[in-house]
Amino acid sequence: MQTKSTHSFEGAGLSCIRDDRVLFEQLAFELLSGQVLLLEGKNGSGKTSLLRILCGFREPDAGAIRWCGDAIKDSSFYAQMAYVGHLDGIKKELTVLENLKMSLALNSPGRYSIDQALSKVHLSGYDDVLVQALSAGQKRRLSLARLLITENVLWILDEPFTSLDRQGIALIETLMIEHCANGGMIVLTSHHDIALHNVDVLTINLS
Ligand SMILES: Nc1ncnc2c1ncn2[C@@H]1O[C@H](COP(=O)(O)OP(=O)(O)OP(=O)(O)O)[C@@H](O)[C@H]1O
Repeated sequence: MQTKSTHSFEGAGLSCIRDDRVLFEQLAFELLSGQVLLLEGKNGSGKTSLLRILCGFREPDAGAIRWCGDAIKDSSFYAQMAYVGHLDGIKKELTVLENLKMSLALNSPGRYSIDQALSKVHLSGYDDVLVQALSAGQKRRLSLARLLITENVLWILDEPFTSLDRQGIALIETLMIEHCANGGMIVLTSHHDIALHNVDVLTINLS
């Protein structure tokens, strides 16, 4: 597959210990533009812990993470990474539009306008609705709309399909395929099978 930019995201010798319990050790991967890294494993195996380490939110107990060859803290990693975790990261007391405008104010503009992103995630017409009035699936789709309106290369997604119906899952898969085709890369955890046609999906199983 032809990619439009060349970025690399690497982990080497990664270990994580929680309460004297080794969740994983000597873990390594190399992810390039256009690829997806899927983290699998049973409940409690350490998927979220690994994601938080990959985001730079937590230090690994051993090992190193590099963005385009540099340690993430010495690179453009934070400007080019977008994280969507369990808590959607959206403000319940603001409207849909206010939330997206806030994201845009904090980041460089991305591929889509707010209107285009709302249309993509099937939330057109919800601009003035308070987030607290949205369903769980709609909140999740709004959190993913933020990925579309801001500039980023690497999406790090913790269980992105949670609360989504079949149509919502297919929609997010389409957005992920499009992101990879445009030279993006994605790290995600998922308990669902994912269908990402023509995308190179690497897998780490922590079980
Ligand atoms: N802040 C913390 N302090 C101590 N232990 C923790 C902490 N967060 C997680 N753990 C432990 O680390 C282990 C892995 O947790 P983690 O959330 O990474 O697993 P997971 O694979 O994402 O699980 P799930 O599929 O249930 O979401 C668990 O045993 C958990 O109890």
